[in-house]
Amino acid sequence: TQGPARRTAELRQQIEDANYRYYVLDDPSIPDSEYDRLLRELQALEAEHPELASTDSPTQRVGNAPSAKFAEVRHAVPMLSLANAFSPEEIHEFVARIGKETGDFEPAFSAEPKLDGLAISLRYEHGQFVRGATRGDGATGEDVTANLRTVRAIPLKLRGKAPSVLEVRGEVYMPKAAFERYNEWARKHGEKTLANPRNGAAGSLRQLDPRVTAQRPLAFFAYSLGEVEGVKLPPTHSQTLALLREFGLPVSPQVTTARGAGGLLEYFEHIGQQRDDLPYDIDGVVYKLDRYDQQRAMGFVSRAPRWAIAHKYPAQEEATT
Ligand SMILES: Cc1ccc2cc(C(N)=O)cc(O)c2n1
Repeated sequence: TQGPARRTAELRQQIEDANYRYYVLDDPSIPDSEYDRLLRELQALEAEHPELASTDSPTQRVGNAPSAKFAEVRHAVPMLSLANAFSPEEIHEFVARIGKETGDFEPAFSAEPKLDGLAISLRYEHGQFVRGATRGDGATGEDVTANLRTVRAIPLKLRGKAPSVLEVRGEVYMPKAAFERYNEWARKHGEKTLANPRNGAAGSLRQLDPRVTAQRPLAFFAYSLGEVEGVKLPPTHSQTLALLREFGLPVSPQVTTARGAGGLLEYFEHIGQQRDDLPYDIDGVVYKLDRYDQQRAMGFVSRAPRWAIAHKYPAQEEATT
């Protein structure tokens, strides 16, 4: 048999690879039962050999010190809001404005579903997850690091050659099936049920005790960057999303590129048809001009970028649970 140090390193690698396969590649390598067995073996080994435990071990996701309140976090790069569009005409206007200012009348966009969850910012330093915060007012949010550590879709350390600083913005959400299962459990145990998945995600991240958050089935998709140091960014947003996947961050599998107003409206229809079958709630789709040089040419109005827009679906009547 091999020494405990080698065995813990091996178990950590297997567990992190299983998380990457499950959350990023959407292609699980081992069944949950095997995953749980590996985690239990690692927990036992670390209990026997405390000198081997480390904060980025998969066993260290659930802290046990509830905080009295959340510290404030100032976002070095403001978290942006999105202007909304509700009609095809507004999308034609959006693309026409871009054509006028960039000279590109069939520009390439990155398109993705707009998840109905909670916007958060993750900070990684030399590949280690060091801080997570809510969006707040876009300039200042709440430090919810301990709660975000319990979200298995959020890697505690990045894969491959990590930049010295990488801030990632994304949406924490509660998958529909997990929302139903949670309410089933809550009804059976006389706990309060959640009104909808968005409230489920927001409420779970606002828990002062991370052990409560750890019991909530949350997931995460990355969608943009904050502060970045020590990595050469590719020229387009879609290539940046591919880079985030390589770092081990989940990105929606529905993300694609589309050209011109026609391509955007086709995507809107395509996702609109799938909406009820998606495993998470969405309230629209988001289009972003793909090339960073064209984004810079367009700039911002107040805090909303002029190079992006959220195209919303009509509100769905809430199914009475
Ligand atoms: C810039 C920005 C701001 C909010 C966003 C929100 C979502 C979302 N809720 O999925 C996706 C995005 O790409 C976003 N992008």
